[in-house]
Amino acid sequence: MPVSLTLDCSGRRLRLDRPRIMGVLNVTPDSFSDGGRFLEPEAAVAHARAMVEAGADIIDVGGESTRPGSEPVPFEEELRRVIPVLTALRAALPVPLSIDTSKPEVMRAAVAAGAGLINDVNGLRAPGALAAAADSAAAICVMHMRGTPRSMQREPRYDDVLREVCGFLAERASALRGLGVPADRIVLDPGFGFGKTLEHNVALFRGLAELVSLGYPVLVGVSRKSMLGAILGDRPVEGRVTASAVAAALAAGYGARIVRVHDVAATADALAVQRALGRTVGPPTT
Ligand SMILES: Nc1nc2ncc(COP(=O)(O)OP(=O)(O)O)nc2c(=O)[nH]1
Repeated sequence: MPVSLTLDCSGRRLRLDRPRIMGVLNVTPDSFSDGGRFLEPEAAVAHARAMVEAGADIIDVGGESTRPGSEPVPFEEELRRVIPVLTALRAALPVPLSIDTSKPEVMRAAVAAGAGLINDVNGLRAPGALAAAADSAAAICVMHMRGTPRSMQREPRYDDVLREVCGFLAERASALRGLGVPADRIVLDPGFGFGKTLEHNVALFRGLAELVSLGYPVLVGVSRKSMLGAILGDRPVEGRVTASAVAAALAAGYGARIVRVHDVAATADALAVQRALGRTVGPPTT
């Protein structure tokens, strides 16, 4: 099935004729790489504006860290963090907004506050999440995670990680389509670092073309993650900017249509070079 040329974000259409940049805006005290920096709405809006000016095509607002070992945040607290920021961003910025949440209550409130994309790292597995996403007009990014953030990195095992992740995502896409969600609202994400060893992450990354072949836009989020630190010989988070930009360009070369990143300017440069010099991936055909 050909990949859709645009993503319908609650009526606002994001063109996918070239790889797009999703800028990460964590309004949390404890995100693994930027926790606490953008908790106040004013700081969050300023950072989002800077990311858009640097080339971000969509801003992903998250109110709950999903780093390995993290504890869930009550939905009331998550709402308190994200709704004021979404409301301010909707008034201030011209780009679609994404809500990074697994809770149906937060999905519904965030879409009402202006989010045009629901980004669920839990693959819509929470009770009510599939219905909440399908009932909205928002685009939906479904991500694969093995287990929960609290325990997912404790010896994750697969018989064939690529086949199992693609199978899960294909089933989720089919479930959404069965509820009447059109293809141009669905994005798939293999979930790098979410219940995967370095070897699993490498196999998934090198196998991205197989996920792309399912026919839905693929989102890749490896920005600043420990897999990059491991490749660089246990490099700390602050030293992973170049690696994150390179990985974004490589993902685009495998056919990813959205890259979720913290360092937007570096990524924009890397994607520009990839477009100019990299192997061209067949353009979307619809
Ligand atoms: N679709 C998608 N969403 C994601 N949300 C959070 C993180 C984790 O990164 P970050 O938000 O920077 O950290 P934390 O979860 O600690 O806030 N990674 C992904 C990802 O790979 N794909």
